[in-house]
Amino acid sequence: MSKKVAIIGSGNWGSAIAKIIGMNVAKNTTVFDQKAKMWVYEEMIDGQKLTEIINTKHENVKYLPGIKLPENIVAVPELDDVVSDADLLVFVLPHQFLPRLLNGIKDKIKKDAVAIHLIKGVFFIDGEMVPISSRIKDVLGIECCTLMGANVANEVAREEFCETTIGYETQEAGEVFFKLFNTKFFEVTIIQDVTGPEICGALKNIVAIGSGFCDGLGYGGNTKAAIMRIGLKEMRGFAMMYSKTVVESTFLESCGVGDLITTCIGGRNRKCGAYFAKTGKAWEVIEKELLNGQKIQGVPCAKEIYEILSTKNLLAKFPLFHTIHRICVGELEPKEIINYKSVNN
Ligand SMILES: NC(=O)C1=CN([C@@H]2O[C@H](COP(=O)(O)OP(=O)(O)OC[C@H]3O[C@@H](n4cnc5c(N)ncnc54)[C@H](O)[C@@H]3O)[C@@H](O)[C@H]2O)C=CC1
Ligand SMILES: O=C(CO)COP(=O)(O)O
Repeated sequence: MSKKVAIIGSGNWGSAIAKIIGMNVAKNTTVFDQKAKMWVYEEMIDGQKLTEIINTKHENVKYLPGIKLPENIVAVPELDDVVSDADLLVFVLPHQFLPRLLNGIKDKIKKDAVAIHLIKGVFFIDGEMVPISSRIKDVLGIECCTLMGANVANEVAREEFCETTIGYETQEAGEVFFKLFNTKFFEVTIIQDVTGPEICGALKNIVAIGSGFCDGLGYGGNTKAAIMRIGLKEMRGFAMMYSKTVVESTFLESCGVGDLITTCIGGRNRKCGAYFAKTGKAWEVIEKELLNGQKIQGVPCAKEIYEILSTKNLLAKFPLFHTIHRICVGELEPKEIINYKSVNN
């Protein structure tokens, strides 16, 4: 029986990954149902429903303009219709919208469904960090893998060569998701580590904000390289501290150093960090002015990580994360990023 795929999210990355899924399910109808539904948080664009535009123009004119989506990707505004018969659930939406959505579908999904999430963030619940996969497993009671990597959506959508990492719990799930996502230009590596990739994917957004500060202040490559290196060290330290299942090699995969590099060179967090350093504008204003409805994930993640570390009295072990958060909330000037070792003492 071919597997039905549900894509839960249709933003910049959601739409780009939908393109890959549409291409792959059409080529592999023995494994997958050749139509994939994509849940769209409905909105009006110039008086027309976004779902209608996507289903007629086959383009997400707001979140991925200029990219044709395969015609077997069907935009659906009703979430229950998307998930109720799905065998594979692909979660790809800004992390702040996930909790409410999960509660809404927990009694609507197939109990033998398997999930994968592409969401770069973490939750801070009852004084503990909760990775996205754990949240999905806890609420839905199903296995959850992750896909994390050096994947700036617009470049992926243009089919520019890149790599990505799928972290799996069971080999079977890893292999199915390899078939769903792997293409010549989107080269998938599967590893048996979910926590490591998803923590890297979340934390690299904090470092990207910091690398944006460097750009906004006109610092050169050496300074930015230092911030990236220290950021990678703190990403590794946090992941290894949080979970014994994280393996060293994870940080050398696309989900680790690869994602950090691409995000600190060409990501949205970097771009917004640079604008913040230059203008000092509020993050909501920056998001509106630069991202046209897309969401900055590094600023809320910096806050969540700060809360986790301060609760556990571990801030001193992660001075760069601490400094970037304090700059984000206006306690420090952006130029203090190079004084991260001393500025919090
Ligand atoms: N854009 C990129 O280049 C990449 C993004 N990611 C990650 O993928 C995840 C999803 O990001 P994107 O698809 O880029 O989203 P996005 O940043 O384009 O956010 C816009 C999306 O949020 C939805 N939205 C707005 N308000 C909502 C609400 N109240 N409830 C539910 N949905 C709402 C919009 O409908 C739209 O689909 C994030 O965690 C991001 O960090 C990962 C790799 C690349
Ligand atoms: O995760 C990404 C690249 O892998 C995209 O990062 P931004 O959200 O900073 O654009």
